[in-house]
Amino acid sequence: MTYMTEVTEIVLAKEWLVDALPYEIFWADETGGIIYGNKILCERLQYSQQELTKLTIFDINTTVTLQSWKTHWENVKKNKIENFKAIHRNKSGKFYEVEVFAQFFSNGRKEMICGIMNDISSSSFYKNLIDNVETIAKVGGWKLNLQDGSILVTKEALCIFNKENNEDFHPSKIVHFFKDEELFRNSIVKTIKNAIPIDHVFETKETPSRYIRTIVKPVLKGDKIFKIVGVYQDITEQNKKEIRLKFFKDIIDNAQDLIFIYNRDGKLLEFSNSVSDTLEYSKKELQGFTIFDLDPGVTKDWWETHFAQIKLKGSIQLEWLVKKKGGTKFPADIVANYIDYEGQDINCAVVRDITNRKERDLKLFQAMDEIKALKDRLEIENEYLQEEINVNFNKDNIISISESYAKVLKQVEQVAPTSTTVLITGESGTGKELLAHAIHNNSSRKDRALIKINSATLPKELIESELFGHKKGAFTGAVADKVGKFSMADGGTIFLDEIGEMPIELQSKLLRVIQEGEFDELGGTKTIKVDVRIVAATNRKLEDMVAEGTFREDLFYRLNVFPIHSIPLRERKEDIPPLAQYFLEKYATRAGKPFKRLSKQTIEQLMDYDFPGNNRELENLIERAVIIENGTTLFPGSWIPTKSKNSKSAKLLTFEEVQKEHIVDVLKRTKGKVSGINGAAGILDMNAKTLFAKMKKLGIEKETVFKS
Ligand SMILES: Nc1ncnc2c1ncn2[C@@H]1O[C@H](COP(=O)(O)OP(=O)(O)OP(=O)(O)O)[C@@H](O)[C@H]1O
Repeated sequence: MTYMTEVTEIVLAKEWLVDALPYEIFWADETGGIIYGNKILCERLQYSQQELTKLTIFDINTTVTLQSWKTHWENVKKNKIENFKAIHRNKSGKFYEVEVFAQFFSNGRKEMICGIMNDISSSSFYKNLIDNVETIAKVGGWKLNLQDGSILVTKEALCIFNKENNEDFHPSKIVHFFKDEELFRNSIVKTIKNAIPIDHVFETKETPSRYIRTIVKPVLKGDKIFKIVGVYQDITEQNKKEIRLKFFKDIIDNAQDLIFIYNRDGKLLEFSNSVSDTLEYSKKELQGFTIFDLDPGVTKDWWETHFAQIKLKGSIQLEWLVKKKGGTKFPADIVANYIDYEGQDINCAVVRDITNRKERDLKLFQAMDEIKALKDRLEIENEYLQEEINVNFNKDNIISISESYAKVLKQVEQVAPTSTTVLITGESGTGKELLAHAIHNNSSRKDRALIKINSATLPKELIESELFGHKKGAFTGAVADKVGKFSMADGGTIFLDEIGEMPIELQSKLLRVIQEGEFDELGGTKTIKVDVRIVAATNRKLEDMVAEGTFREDLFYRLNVFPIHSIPLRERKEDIPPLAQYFLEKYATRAGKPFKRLSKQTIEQLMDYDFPGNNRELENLIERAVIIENGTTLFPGSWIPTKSKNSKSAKLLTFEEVQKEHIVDVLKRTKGKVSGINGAAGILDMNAKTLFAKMKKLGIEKETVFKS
């Protein structure tokens, strides 16, 4: 090989070497002109070698000025080598980052700078990317070499703990950041000694504290741990969210209500603990369940409509019978809420067991019915007592000075404190009811009601229901429950006025109450027990009725345990003046008139009268007189009855006696004239002959008539 060939070979070999190196290489002179660029540089800059040698450094690095190049030249010349980063621009105008090693060359004739460039844009891109990702994720990495104790730490890792030096990042120093130092220390020791990795969230000591997820792994060579790598991640935000989520999940789980989360297809996505507890399914069974598995009563169509409704309205409420695994059902209130969760239709159903409420409602309704029945009863009693109050009875209102009547009052006094049944007999108006009140008022029952029932004034068919009460619908017209008088009188006294008028069919029932103290309500199902004292009254002769078969004998004896006979007024005429005075004062006060006394004539005339209507008749007379008359003394007037007119009516007359009396009356008016004009026969609308015959038959003699 010749010298020249050898030289050429060396040059070629050098060129080949320059091109073969994985770096961009160029030579530039003092003016910045590019003398040579290798193949990689040409490719990177997208110029041919020819084009490149026509360019200057200013074309490929636009930040370089004449002045800066000059300074740079001097520096490289002085230092022989310089290392820096620069930005190059290729033919298409795209920039990229390079790391440049600039070296000064001189062969005595020519001075040059050789630049060797390493394209670092891609490596710095990944580094940047990692840095950014670390910052975004708040994750920092570190590596501890167990051999020499050196530690490598990423920027973000330093940031998380607010440190600047890697040395401060050693686990032995970082440990002081955490609340649970001991756990951290122990965990690290276990990783180093036993290769046990850590993945734990540690809370920092700061206020407010942060949560740092700490992952540490051993790096092994064979079975030797030579370094540990770790990651710290600030998960305070997530943790807060998780804690909040857990908090809500805990609330849901511990809710008494059953909470179901369904998707549109009816799939059960989530459920509270109460669902499995109440419905008696295991949690495992419920996974993958649909609404249709849970409740076969729900059809696809129903579910679709239901879902459409909640979507429209936001939420709807419904009552439902919820089925348990075993098949039993319970009533529930359901509030189904629509939720749009990340574009998915969700039905969040809150189900509340209302069994207790339903039972309570039922009890409440029953209680309300009872209260209503009691209220009705009280109203009836009240109404009744109000009427009674208006009557204003009092034993002191019994006016009498007669000795015979004193015996009657004595009997009242004797029997009153007992619970003995009393039968008061006597003509109408003699004061039987007054005596009944006196008996009640002088008994231990006086604080309870005295209930009166008059069989004579009630239609026969109503007496039973009045006495014993009835249930709604017991008979036509029984539109509501009615409390009977016996129930009202419980603990008190019942006054059975006109007992002789009691229908025979009812007498046995009455006997039962008297004997057993119990009776059956009409249409009712239960027997009612009462404690009632019975006072009966009658103006009829019950013995005769027993004989006739219209009054039960056993009832008669039951009632007649303690008979009291109320004496007619005509048999105790001495009572007329005090009674008349009493009534005068009573009605004068009521009418606002100044009557103080009765005149002597008035008293005489009243005493002369028989009072077939007894005390009541006297009372009515005086009441009328007070209305008609004026003054302070009541004189006789048109109101006063005459003996002739009324005296005979004291006793009941036979038909013949009435006829006789009437004929005599008429004859008196015609002054004994029987026939002809203004004669008695004409007035009586009879034939004169017939009248004469009648008079004869009745024993009416004209002389007798005129004598009286
Ligand atoms: N001794 C008396 N003192 C005052 N008032 C009397 C007396 N007796 C009766 N009266 C009055 O006479 C009226 C009739 O009395 P009461 O109603 O008690 O009679 P009775 O015998 O029960 O009548 P009946 O059989 O028609 O029911 C009542 O207004 C009552 O106040």
